[in-house]
Amino acid sequence: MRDDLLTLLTALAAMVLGLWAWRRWHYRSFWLVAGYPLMALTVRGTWRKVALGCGLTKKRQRWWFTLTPGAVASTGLVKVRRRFQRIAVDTKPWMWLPLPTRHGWRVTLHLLEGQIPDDYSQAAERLAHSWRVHAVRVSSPRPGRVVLSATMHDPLVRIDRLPPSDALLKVVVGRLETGKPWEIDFRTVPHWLNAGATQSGKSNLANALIVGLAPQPVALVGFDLKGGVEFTPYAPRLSALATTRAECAALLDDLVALMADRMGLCRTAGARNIWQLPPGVRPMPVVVLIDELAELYLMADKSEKDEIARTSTALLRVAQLGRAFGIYLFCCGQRIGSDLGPGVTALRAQCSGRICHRVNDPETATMTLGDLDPAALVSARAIPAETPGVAIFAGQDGQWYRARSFLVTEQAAEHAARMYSDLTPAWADITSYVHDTDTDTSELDLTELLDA
Ligand SMILES: Nc1ncnc2c1ncn2[C@@H]1O[C@H](COP(=O)(O)OP(=O)(O)OP(=O)(O)O)[C@@H](O)[C@H]1O
Repeated sequence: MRDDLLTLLTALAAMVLGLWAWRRWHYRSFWLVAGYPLMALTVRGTWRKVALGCGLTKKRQRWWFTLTPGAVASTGLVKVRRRFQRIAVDTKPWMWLPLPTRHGWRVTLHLLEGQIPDDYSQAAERLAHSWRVHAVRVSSPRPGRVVLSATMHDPLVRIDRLPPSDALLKVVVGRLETGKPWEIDFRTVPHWLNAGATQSGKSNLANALIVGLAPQPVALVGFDLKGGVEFTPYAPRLSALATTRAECAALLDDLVALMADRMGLCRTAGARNIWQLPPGVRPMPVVVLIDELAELYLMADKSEKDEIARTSTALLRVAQLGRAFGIYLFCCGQRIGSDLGPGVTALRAQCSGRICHRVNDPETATMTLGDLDPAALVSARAIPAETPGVAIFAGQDGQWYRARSFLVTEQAAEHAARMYSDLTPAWADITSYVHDTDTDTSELDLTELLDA
């Protein structure tokens, strides 16, 4: 008898150890074979209770039949007096079978009458706690349906690298929590705001962009309002670098003139943007990286007012018109609040790409993520300091995602800048049309080029 018990205990211990080792060494197969079926049963089995607890049920009149009148029936406490009678019962939304995903599961629900997806977004945290999962995200692929996507653990604690993108002006900078690549594609979303507290991972993201764009036929321009400490090491791959406000103002004037020149070029060729020009004529795209955006707007005394107004207007013009003429902005800053003036608010409206790292104040999160789902703001404020590089990212599709950039050290970015320094176009060459300024000259050059 004792031997049997010992054998049973040993077998149990070996099984637990085996399961632990399986989970530890090959989590994906463990999840699909053992974890997911158990989880699917639990989710289906507990849905009525969970929906009731999270306020997602509706009272509906139903005919109710029971053999034991007086017994407690239905989900609520409904006393049935007769065997067959009409009573109000709590109805749960119809749930399909949960399907496994890379980091958890997802399930489609049919909304009950009067419900909207926002009701589920507001209950997302309660749902996550009820099912003991890391997070539940809500999306609505079509009217009347919501999809709950649950992640068992934070998938961004450790992320694997992905191959770089081959497409022009597109850089894979990290991974989304769905496991998909986090892409910054300037041709789809031309201007970006990248906000975050100190040590949240903003510069790391800028490094990732430098490494991704360095091998591409693109001119890179740096505005480093930290006195040049961030971007000077990347100077070999930068066509121009401004480190003071005065230099920034001059460089912005150049960019506005360049834009006007490209406008003339497109007008002459009957094109709406530089991408409609033939490849031989098309000017090189320019990506402008700005570090510490707030410094451009901070006023120590009234004497700076005019300079700030000039800089702010020029930057806004670049943001408004740059897209068609191949000039793209990537603005980083710790604070992008409305207290910096109306220039920042107007610039923000032009930047449809938003990235919000960990922030200290709710206003920066609100300013950066704007009118996105309130859950995005909650998520941005919940980013822990132990995971630098994690950010809330809003792209072209209007959806928001949690994402984490790949770690790209300053050394890696410096190395890329040196390695591809021969691809750096001289600023004088890029702006050569500007300095000729004569429209006739541009027309002449264009006709010659088109003929060629
Ligand atoms: N994606 C990431 N994965 C791992 N570590 C990261 C990641 N991003 C940043 N870090 C680390 O976090 C630290 C801070 O990063 P970073 O310098 O990019 O922050 P920052 O927001 O630019 O800070 P500051 O405003 O002070 O310059 C660095 O030591 C960096 O190595």
